[in-house]
Amino acid sequence: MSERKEILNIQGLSAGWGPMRVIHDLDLVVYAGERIGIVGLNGHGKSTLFSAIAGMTDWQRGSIKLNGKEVGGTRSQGPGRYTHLVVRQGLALMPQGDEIFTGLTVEEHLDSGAFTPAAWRDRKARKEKILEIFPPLRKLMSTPVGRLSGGERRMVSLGRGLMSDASLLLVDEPSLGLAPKIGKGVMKALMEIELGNSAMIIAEQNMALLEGQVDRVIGMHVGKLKGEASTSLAHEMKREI
Ligand SMILES: Nc1ncnc2c1ncn2[C@@H]1O[C@H](COP(=O)(O)OP(=O)(O)OP(=O)(O)O)[C@@H](O)[C@H]1O
Repeated sequence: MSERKEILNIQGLSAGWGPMRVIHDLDLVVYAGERIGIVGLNGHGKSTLFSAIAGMTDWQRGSIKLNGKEVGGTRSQGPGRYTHLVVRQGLALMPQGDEIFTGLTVEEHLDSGAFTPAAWRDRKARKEKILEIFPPLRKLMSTPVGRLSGGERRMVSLGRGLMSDASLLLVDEPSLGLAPKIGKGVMKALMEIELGNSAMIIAEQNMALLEGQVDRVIGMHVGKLKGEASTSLAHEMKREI
């Protein structure tokens, strides 16, 4: 049997903002083809973990290997200084909320995500794939994103992340602020994406949205990963509580 390819390997990661330590000595390994949920309450460090992987925290120490290359190490030289290198190594971060440019149309937005030469050459086919994942965007391609509903904006924001040829997709609370039905629809679309040789980590506060959908659910509590379960086991555990 061939070995599973390691996309992300984090060992002994601590990271934080200013003097505050948010992530505490955290280990995590993610393999190609895996879809992982990180569940934790507000303020327990899910977004900070994503920022640390992207090299955007104020400081960090420990090892973060992305596709076998060290992108972590001790960093105190300023957040974002190495982020372009992490992105080049295969990261796409889809941040919490809608970090979008209200003046651009939906199509311009999607194009902006195809920033590598390979993704740009392939952008037509990539856009078609995204329209299959998020069909409501098809008739909105020429509409400025400032005019879209919250759910549509979220689709644009996630779609832009999917336009790059990233191998690690970090999706931060994709359902946040959306009506429950719309949030569930967005989540369903994320579950249906063919990962191939890439991997996806979804941070969520709402366990119910991940249950039975992802390969593993990991709990996050005060900056540490606590317990790990296949989603069926997580379901059993929840029933017993
Ligand atoms: N950019 C930042 N600058 C300074 N402090 C931050 C920043 N981002 C997060 N924090 C702080 O780090 C701690 C962990 O927050 P974080 O956003 O990582 O948690 P979370 O689990 O993602 O919660 P949420 O669901 O609210 O995003 C909090 O005390 C928060 O105030």
